[in-house]
Amino acid sequence: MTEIANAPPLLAARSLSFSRDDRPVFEALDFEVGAGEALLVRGGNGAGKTTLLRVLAGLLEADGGTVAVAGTPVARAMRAGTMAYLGHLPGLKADLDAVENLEFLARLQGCRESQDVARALALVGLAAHAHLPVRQMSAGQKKRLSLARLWMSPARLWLLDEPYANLDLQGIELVNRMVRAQLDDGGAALVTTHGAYAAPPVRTRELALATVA
Ligand SMILES: Nc1ncnc2c1ncn2[C@@H]1O[C@H](COP(=O)(O)OP(=O)(O)OP(=O)(O)O)[C@@H](O)[C@H]1O
Repeated sequence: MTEIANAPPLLAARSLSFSRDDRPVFEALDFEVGAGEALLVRGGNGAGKTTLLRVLAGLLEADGGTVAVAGTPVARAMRAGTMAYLGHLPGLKADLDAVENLEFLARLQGCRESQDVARALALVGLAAHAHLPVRQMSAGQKKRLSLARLWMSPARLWLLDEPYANLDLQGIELVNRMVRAQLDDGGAALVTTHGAYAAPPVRTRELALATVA
C-alpha cells in the first residue's frame, strides 16, 4: 500500500508548451495522472486538446517542458513505446481486413498478455466482421477496430482523443468499460471531451484548456 502511495505518477507533464505560428496553443501546463486514474481533458473546439495528446504521444514536438512516464523523463522519439494513442484518424490499413490489421499492429506494438485478435474483436463487437476490409467498414466499425487495437496494446497509459466519436450507445458504454478495466489493472487514461458525455465512472482528474481568442 505504502509502495503504491509513494509511486511516481504514471504520467507527469511539467511546463509543457506548444505554439503554432508563434501563437501559443497551450503554455506552461503542469499536470499528472497516477495509476488507476483518468484525466479528463476538457475544452471547446480549437482549445488544443488534440494538440496536447499529439505532443504527449510524441507526434508533435513541444516548445518546452518535460514529459515523464512512471517518474522517468521520456524523449519525444521514445514516447510511442510507452503509450497507446487513439486519435481521430484510426491509422488502419484500408486494404486489410480486421484480423490482418490487428495481427500487423500486434507485431508492431506487441500484445498484452493473455490477449489475442479473436478475443479483442469479440470484445468490441466485431467478431462477425473479422474478414471485412477496413475500407468497407462504417466509421463506428473503424472506431471499434481501433478500440480492439487499443485493448491489445501492452501500454499502461492510454491517450484517448474523443473516444466516443462515431460510437452508438453500446460503443460508448464499451469505452467506459475498457477504461475502467485498464485503470483497475493499474493503468491510466487521458480522455479528451467537449463535455458532451459523462465521464467514465472512475477516479477522475480534470484539466481544462482555454480557447485562445
Ligand atoms: N495541422 C494544423 N495546422 C495549423 N493549425 C492547426 C493544425 N491543427 C490544429 N491547428 C490549430 O491549433 C489549435 C488547436 O487545435 P486542436 O485540434 O488541438 O483543438 P481541439 O481542442 O482538439 O479541438 P476540437 O474540439 O475542435 O477537436 C486550433 O486553433 C487549430 O486551428
